[in-house]
Amino acid sequence: MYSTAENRILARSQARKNKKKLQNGDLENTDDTRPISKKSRSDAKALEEENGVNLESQETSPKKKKKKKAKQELETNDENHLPVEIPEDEVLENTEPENTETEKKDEPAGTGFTILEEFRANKNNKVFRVLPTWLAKPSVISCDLSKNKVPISEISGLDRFLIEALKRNKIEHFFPVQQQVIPWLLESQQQLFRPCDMCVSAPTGSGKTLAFVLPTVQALWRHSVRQLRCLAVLPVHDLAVQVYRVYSSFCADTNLQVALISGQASFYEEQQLLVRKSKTGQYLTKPDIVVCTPGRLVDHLQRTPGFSLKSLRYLIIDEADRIMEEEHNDWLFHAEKAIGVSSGHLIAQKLSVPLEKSVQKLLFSATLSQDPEKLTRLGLFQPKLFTSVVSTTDAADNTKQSHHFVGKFTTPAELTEHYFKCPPMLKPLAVYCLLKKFKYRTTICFTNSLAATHRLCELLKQFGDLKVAECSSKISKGPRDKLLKDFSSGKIDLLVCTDAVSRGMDLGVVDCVISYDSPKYVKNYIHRAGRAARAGRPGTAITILVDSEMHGFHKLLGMAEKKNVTPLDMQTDEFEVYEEQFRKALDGLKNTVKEEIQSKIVRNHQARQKKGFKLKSKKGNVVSTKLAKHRGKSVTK
Ligand SMILES: Nc1ncnc2c1ncn2[C@@H]1O[C@H](COP(=O)(O)OP(=O)(O)OP(=O)(O)O)[C@@H](O)[C@H]1O
Repeated sequence: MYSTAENRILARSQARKNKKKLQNGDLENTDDTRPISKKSRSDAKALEEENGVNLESQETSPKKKKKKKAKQELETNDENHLPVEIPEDEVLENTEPENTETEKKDEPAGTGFTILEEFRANKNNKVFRVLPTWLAKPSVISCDLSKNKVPISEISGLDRFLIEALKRNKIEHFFPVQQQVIPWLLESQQQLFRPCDMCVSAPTGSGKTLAFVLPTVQALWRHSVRQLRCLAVLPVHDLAVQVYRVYSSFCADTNLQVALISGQASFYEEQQLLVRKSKTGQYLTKPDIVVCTPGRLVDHLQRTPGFSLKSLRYLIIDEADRIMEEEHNDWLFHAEKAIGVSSGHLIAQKLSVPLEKSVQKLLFSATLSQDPEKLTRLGLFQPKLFTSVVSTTDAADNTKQSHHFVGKFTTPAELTEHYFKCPPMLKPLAVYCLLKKFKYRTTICFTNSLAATHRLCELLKQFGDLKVAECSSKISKGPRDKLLKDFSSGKIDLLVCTDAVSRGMDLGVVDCVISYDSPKYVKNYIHRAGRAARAGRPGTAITILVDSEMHGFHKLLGMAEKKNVTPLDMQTDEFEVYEEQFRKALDGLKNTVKEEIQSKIVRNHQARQKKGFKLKSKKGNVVSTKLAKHRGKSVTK
């Protein structure tokens, strides 16, 4: 057996011999009957199979007949002294460079074999996903809020009361997303047929909330009937509260009613907000607009009599990608069932029948999923996409490349982004040094866990000159609301938190966002960083990285196609001045942790005692918890 390389050499030398013979005018020897050693025959055959090139003639096959004909033509060509090109190297060794022109010209007519078909190595072309047209060709929104503002008077179609409300809220200009989305929505309300659904992907803090609040309030106000016509769904309570406040503010001069159902109030209280009974015993809807979390919505759809979505006109899904990632009791299925999408709407969709009651879905996010499958699940009707790009060049590219979704992960143009490499032991000191060096007044510091949040907060408190607080899902709704309010009003310098408050929260002026632990996903990074540089104000995002995190972080940035994250101008030598303070703070933390462990032990002990007390038998025998554990429930008999 010969190796492939040897086969090639043998075949090549055979070809060369043939060439020489041809040059000597020995065309006859190029015939199939020419003496070829047994070995080279078998080698050539192997090569033939390998390359798909026929080196020997087989008279019986139709291929051979064709080849014979070609050979006859070859001979005729030779007789007529026509040059015949036989790029043998190309045929035998496809990895070699192509023959030069001169070589081809010098080649004599005829060789011992006929080329049936030129062999070309197929390059494996990269396969791109073909995006649906609406995703591939979006309307582009600028990320630069400070340069692209237009006075509110320039957007026509908004009612007087809304202009007044804007002025009351000190809003004089519209941001790019508002300039595009508000007129589009206002216009879609005028249409006779079912309006198209809308997806908006614009940077954090770019004013997406107002972009849907203003047109929906105007539409509901113009056709005033007390029915639930607008439903805004948000992933968590904190965000629902935020949107509820914006709706309430812009409905203040109207008779429109807004309700919040996010689990803050008791279920019964929320039911009272949603429905009332008429004198005839019929259920009547109380609010025109409901702001809710998905889980609570499903609860009310299932357990609140008279709560109906039959009159709904707008279904707003804010932070849409997050809502779609989490199933939330299959909320969309329940909502669509309550709306009654399955029958009437599909017919309307097919026949384009004017349908007053059709529901327009409006999706908003800073990191909207470009996964068509996920978006298909929403059953969007002829959707229109508005997305942001960093530069106009990106926008131009986007029109050319239909596989490339440019607006996926953009950050505000006013955001300055850095990373800082630091040994793990010095990370807390790095946070302190950052605040001191750059004199940030309001800072949010994100960690990856509840434990890290608590420890870091306690340690930084020990420095003594910072107003530090921690915020996580461990803190209940009431105190958390107060905490966030205090931070927004500047009563707290540094808020150490988990990703529970990374998305959508508008916490006033935030100078800097520090990622104490490297974010796990690119979306986390975008949302964390987006707590700063909101509404066109400047802000900074700094990610602290230990050596082992560097690669992962840069990979993350690569996924977001972010090239503007630079190393921070700070050295670990600068920490020296704070070393003594740091040592004391660490000692202080040790004591705090000891105290916490002690109090936890006491609490657990008390809880166990309480439990033991409850395990009193019917006969009045008190059984110790330890004993109870051993015996299980049967101890009480
Ligand atoms: N035209 C405007 N002029 C001035 N401030 C504005 C304007 N529009 C919105 N804002 C303010 O900008 C801030 C951010 O707005 P909003 O919360 O709607 O951003 P967002 O795009 O939803 O951000 P995120 O994606 O993080 O949720 C809010 O404080 C809001 O009051």
